[in-house]
Amino acid sequence: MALAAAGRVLLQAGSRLGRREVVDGARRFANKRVEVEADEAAGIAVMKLKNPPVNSLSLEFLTEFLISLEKLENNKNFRGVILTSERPGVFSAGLDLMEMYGRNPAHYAEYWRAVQELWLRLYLSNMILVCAINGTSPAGGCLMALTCDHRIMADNPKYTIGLNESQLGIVAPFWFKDNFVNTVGYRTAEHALQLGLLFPPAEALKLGIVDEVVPEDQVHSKAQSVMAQWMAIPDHSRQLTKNMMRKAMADNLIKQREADIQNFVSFISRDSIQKSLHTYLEKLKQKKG
Ligand SMILES: CCCCCCCCC/C=C/C(=O)SCCNC(=O)CCNC(=O)[C@H](O)C(C)(C)COP(=O)(O)OP(=O)(O)OC[C@H]1O[C@@H](n2cnc3c(N)ncnc32)[C@H](O)[C@@H]1OP(=O)(O)O
Repeated sequence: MALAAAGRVLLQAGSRLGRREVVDGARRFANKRVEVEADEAAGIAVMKLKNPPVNSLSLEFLTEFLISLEKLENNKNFRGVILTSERPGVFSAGLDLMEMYGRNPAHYAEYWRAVQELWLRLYLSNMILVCAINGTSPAGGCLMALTCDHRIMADNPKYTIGLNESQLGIVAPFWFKDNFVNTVGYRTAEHALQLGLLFPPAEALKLGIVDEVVPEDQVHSKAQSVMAQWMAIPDHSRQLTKNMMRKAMADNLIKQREADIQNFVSFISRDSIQKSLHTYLEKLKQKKG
């Protein structure tokens, strides 16, 4: 119920933004920030994140992404989605720092609801989600990957993945943490979360953050072959199993969704947190110069 209502809000937001999807034959639709290659006969869609320069998860991006995902969810012919970046090198830089810096409480609340919605929709998706991580993927980018059923990362030591929030002076919320703990185990998560560690592919594989590391030029073919393997399992048994594994954790957020939003708003509005974000943004700028 809560999900459906929030979905309607996002759809309304999408039409307010006036986005018109361009339909190119039956196989391709795109809005500004998400490109979908949809092969209805095969039942598989590739969703490419396309929010330059670094695929940050801005409010506009989240809105567009959720609308695209909902389109696929509503078409029973689609059974699997491959998530990847349209720009190899960066899968996603995570939550958009500019949505959390220098804005007002109403904006923070709207943004956080959309971030929750992204996680809930992906985590509870009935479709098979395979993540083709073809670039760096910190924090919210890592979270997106963690919602997927299978993760494949490009074998490039320049790319890293992990939940680095503590390095920014912020804290990974409990549902980021739960998703991470369920993936890598308590001790690894406790250690990595406190230090805000980002891992190159080989280490991420060792810890179980990703399931496979393959040469960069094979990420997409590997994702397709993994998808074929998952598609061979009957949907009903796979979906019931997925739901059994995931429902309790998602329900935990759903039942305290409003409180989680209030927590986020008061946390992010603190002067000390805004200062930390300012310092981090300056550091990102200086890295360039
Ligand atoms: C109680 C608990 C309650 C809850 C408490 C709160 C919970 C919050 C949880 C937060 C989760 C997150 O995801 S927080 C986000 C964490 N993300 C990160 O730390 C990633 C930071 N970015 C990077 O490390 C790098 O940009 C990287 C992704 C590797 C790409 O490097 P490149 O050299 O290719 O590109 P750059 O030159 O660095 O970046 C290009 C431009 O994009 C900007 N940019 C980079 N990352 C950005 C980002 N995430 N959001 C916005 N803008 C970003 C840069 O500032 C540059 O802007 P210009 O200079 O203007 O061009």
